[in-house]
Amino acid sequence: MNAPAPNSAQTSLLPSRPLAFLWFYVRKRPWHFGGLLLLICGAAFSAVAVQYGMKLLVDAMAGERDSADVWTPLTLFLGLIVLENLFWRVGGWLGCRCIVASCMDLRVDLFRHLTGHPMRYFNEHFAGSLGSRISAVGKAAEVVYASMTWRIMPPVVDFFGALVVLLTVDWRMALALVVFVSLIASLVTLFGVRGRMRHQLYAAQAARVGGELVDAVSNVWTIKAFAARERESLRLAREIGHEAQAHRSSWMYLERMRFLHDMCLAVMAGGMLVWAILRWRQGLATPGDVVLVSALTFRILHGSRELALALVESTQQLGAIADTLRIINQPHALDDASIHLEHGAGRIDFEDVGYRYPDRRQVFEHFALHIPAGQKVGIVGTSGAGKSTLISLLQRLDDVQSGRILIDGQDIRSVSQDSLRERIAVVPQETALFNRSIRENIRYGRPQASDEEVEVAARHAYCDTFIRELPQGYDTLVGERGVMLSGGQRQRLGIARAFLKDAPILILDEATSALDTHSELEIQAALNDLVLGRTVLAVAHRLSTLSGFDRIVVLSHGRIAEDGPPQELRSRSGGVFGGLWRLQADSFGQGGEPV
Ligand SMILES: Nc1ncnc2c1ncn2[C@@H]1O[C@H](COP(=O)(O)OP(=O)(O)OP(=O)(O)O)[C@@H](O)[C@H]1O
Repeated sequence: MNAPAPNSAQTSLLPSRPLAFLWFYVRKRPWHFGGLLLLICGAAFSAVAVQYGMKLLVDAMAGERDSADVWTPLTLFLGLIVLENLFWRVGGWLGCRCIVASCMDLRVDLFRHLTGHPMRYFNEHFAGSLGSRISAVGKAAEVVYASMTWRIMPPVVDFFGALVVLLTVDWRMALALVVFVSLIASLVTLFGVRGRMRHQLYAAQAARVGGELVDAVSNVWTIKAFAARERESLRLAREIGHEAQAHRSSWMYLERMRFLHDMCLAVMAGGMLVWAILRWRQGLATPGDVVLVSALTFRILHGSRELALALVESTQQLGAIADTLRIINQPHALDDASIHLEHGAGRIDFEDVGYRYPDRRQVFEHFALHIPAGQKVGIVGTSGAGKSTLISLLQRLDDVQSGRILIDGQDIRSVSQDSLRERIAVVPQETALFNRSIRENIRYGRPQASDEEVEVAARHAYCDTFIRELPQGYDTLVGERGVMLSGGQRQRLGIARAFLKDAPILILDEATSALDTHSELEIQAALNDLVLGRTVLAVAHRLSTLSGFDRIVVLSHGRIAEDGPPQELRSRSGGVFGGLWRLQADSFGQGGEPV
């Protein structure tokens, strides 16, 4: 009964090439970026005109001392300086607004895209470093936008402005400038393209070191427990050593380019100055022309160095952006439909399901399980039987490769992932908490819930008392991943979240394991309330927690070995569940009930 699965990979919405990616955000603010372009062009043209103003002033001063009008060129000169600065400042204000906003947007978009990947993506990648990669893209994008605006655009506009001005002095000088700048531009481009791999390698290695650091710091307990500080430092030193090598290679490449450019600048600017002076000696140029030619040539050739450096730096940053886009901006492996899961009572059907993890053996093959709405099912089985996989497939953390999973008759692949997960509450073995207040953590179950509803849920989950004893009560911060609370307290907050979410389907994934008896009793009482009126799938190793359930499903190697009410399975002679039950009861010395 295999329905055609909408399993094709979803195409990425963000452009995958770095320049196209940055352009995407420019197009989101066309007026801002358009205005910025105009202001920068205005400023650069004014800067060239300032040089022309200087020529007029020098020529006026070179004339007859008594009759020369120096005030008009001086006013023009000063006026142009004021205008240029005005353009730069307004450009700075506008650039600040649109560049910062674009870097904010692109990080949020990358985060949104990242969180749309299935869980297996996070297992396969250095999950800890993905967040810092997004921050790094924000910084790199800012460098590229700012370089384009203040270091690449102005010299280009300067060049065309200078060309026009030089044409008024001597067309051959203008031609010489074109030849010089083309030569330098070709050299820079050649260098830029050839150096790209070095910059990309450096970016990848820097991200790798970031990932290693995150991994090591988050495992600091293990490092201490195994007296491994020295080992870990050596390992990090090795990784940082590779990064330093890549960094040096990228940096030295830049230095070589700087040197080459300096040589070109000295020869070309010097040559132009000598040429202008020779023309002045022949009476073909005024002193003002000499000042103009030398000032413009130095400005353009010097600007071309800034341009060259900015281009190389931008190439480096584009390399870093490309590296992150390659990892994060992959198409989502799971389709997301726009249709919402219709509200129903919570019936679950696994139909002929086949599933395997990549490069691993088959976990489920032709697996079928039908759970009527409101039924409470305990899932039992040895380690590796497929219990966790079964519940992650129900939440669609990954897609089945054959067959289908239905909730209230709807294939979970045909509805939006959010609408599916809104209908399922999960209490996992270890409740993950954000380093936010207790109130916010509970409210995660239903963001629109009022403070009162949060507190009612907390009372149902037996956590209101301990919360009120904390220094800031419901406003107490819980520390990273909730480290400032005990395991049992975290678990009760997880249950409070599930109460608040009030979903028709409840998954309990070993929710009472790893707890002391007192905590377990309280949590069991909370769970007994929570399961009322819901369809429940509970994975449990402590079988006593399932004694009040309607049905037990025993999994073995991805197949159902036993299926029936707990009492019936307990009394079945030679049965797996009965055997496990007796084993647990004996190991706790109670004879009858395992605890
Ligand atoms: N992320 C993964 N990548 C590859 N294989 C996996 C992954 N998670 C689980 N497996 C494999 O799938 C099989 C079923 O694992 P699963 O975690 O579902 O078993 P389980 O019954 O929940 O075990 P346990 O009681 O120990 O948690 C095992 O063979 C396991 O090695």
